[in-house]
Amino acid sequence: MAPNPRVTNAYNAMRTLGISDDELRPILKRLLKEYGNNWDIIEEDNYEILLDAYFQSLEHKQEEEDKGKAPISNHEEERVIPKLNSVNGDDMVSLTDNQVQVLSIQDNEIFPNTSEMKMIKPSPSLHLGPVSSHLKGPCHDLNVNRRFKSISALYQNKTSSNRANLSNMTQPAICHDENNYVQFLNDITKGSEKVEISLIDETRSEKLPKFNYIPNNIIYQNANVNISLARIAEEDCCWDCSGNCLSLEFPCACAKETGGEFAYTPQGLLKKEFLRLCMFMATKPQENHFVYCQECPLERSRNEYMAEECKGHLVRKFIKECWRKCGCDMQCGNRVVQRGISCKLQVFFTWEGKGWGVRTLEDLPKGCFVCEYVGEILTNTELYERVLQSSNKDRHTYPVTLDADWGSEKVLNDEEALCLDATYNGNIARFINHRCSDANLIDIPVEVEVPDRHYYHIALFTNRKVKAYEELTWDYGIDFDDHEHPIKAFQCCCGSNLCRDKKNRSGTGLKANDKS
Ligand SMILES: C[S@@+](CC[C@H](N)C(=O)[O-])C[C@H]1O[C@@H](n2cnc3c(N)ncnc32)[C@H](O)[C@@H]1O
Repeated sequence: MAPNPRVTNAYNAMRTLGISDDELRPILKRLLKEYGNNWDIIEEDNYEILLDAYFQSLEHKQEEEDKGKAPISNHEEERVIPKLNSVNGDDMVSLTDNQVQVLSIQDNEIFPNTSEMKMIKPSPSLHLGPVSSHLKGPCHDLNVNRRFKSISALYQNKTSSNRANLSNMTQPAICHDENNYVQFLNDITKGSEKVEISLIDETRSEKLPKFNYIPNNIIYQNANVNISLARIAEEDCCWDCSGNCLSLEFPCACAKETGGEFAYTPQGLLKKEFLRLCMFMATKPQENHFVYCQECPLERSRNEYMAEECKGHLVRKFIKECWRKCGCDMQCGNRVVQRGISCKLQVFFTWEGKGWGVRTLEDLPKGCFVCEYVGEILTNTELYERVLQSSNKDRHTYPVTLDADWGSEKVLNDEEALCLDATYNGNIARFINHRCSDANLIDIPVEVEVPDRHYYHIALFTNRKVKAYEELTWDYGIDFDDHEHPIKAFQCCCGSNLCRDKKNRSGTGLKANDKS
């Protein structure tokens, strides 16, 4: 008889949290009996009842032992308790290898509310996941149980707004041996964002990424970003508005850029039509969606003396948010990107050879703002020099060229031809991996402080519904056939049927969806 898929799903979900089948079986049996085989109750809130019963059994066992009674030797009462070693990361903004040191646990340590880095080392006898046999951990400390529970809570993300179904989780179960550590950071942003962003490495032993977390773009040196109120004309802002511009009968001046309608819905999502247009322009750019510079700054930065002809720049749809000269308040519905990240995100180490990646810990609707691509603002010449000087050892984040309006200028000075590089200084977006053509995020330029198109923000929005625990990806727009590009393209392992990297195309029988 085929196994009941609901049983399989429950086992899979618990394995991902490191709970073995043997531990789970008696608990699940008991609950099914208690609830008259009502699976809906057991599956509710990501198996909350099941998890609670599991942790209760651990605590019960602890109490029994504390009382000096012999442990009850049935399967339900025996347990697996991970032995934890904490690692102190004093300066979490800069994450470097030499900050990693393994310390012993203090009983009064509180795990989830600190910004520390934790290394979770399973006990030598601990095996997590499907290969697990039934084993007793040597450490029966309740604090340890609580910490383990915290990790599970993080995975499970038990909030009323999150009804993520763990049965949809696709990542492999956690499996460790004696020398294997699960690295865990509570908050890579070190409190600089409204939300905490955790980092977890369920694979073996990746070193922590070396970078400095910055929540907003920062000028590296020569970039000319001219932020001044005087440059914003009165007719380009809504100085006479108040409260929320989205509740006005007629959209204010700030909707001019998007054709007289705001780009956002009252729920803070991108309007379907606007998103559809952006996606269309990104995936099927027609010839008339390109502009060509007379003297292209990008080509000039590559070869100052014999610059090649401009290859063309995509004309993009912009969002213009209300800005500081406007009379509305910060909660105005036309201020989404500038309010910052509000989704629950996590950095994790991917299993497919892409390095670190980002996943959402909650279901995200279509058109939802995820994060901005934040980095150092460099001139293209500075970037070019930086790339030439950098060693190949660094896993370079892919720099973003801010070239929205180059073609409309006669000659753009070097200090106005800008790009963003998040390799050394960046935010969560620096961990988002590339996926050819069918990525779940789209990048949209957003004007926030300045009316010109040399400097603007790059905001990443979902282009479809995204399930909790799905990896977030965006299409960097790499031309894998451009061997002249100053940044050598990586070998793409995006896994998409539409992968444009020729090396991965053979055998699939599918043609890459060429962007040009
Ligand atoms: C913006 S970073 C993304 C974060 C990166 N994975 C890390 O570990 O820091 C871009 C780099 O990630 C890797 N990467 C991103 N997408 C990839 C893909 N589809 N296939 C292979 N490597 C990828 C490449 O090394 C690339 O230079």
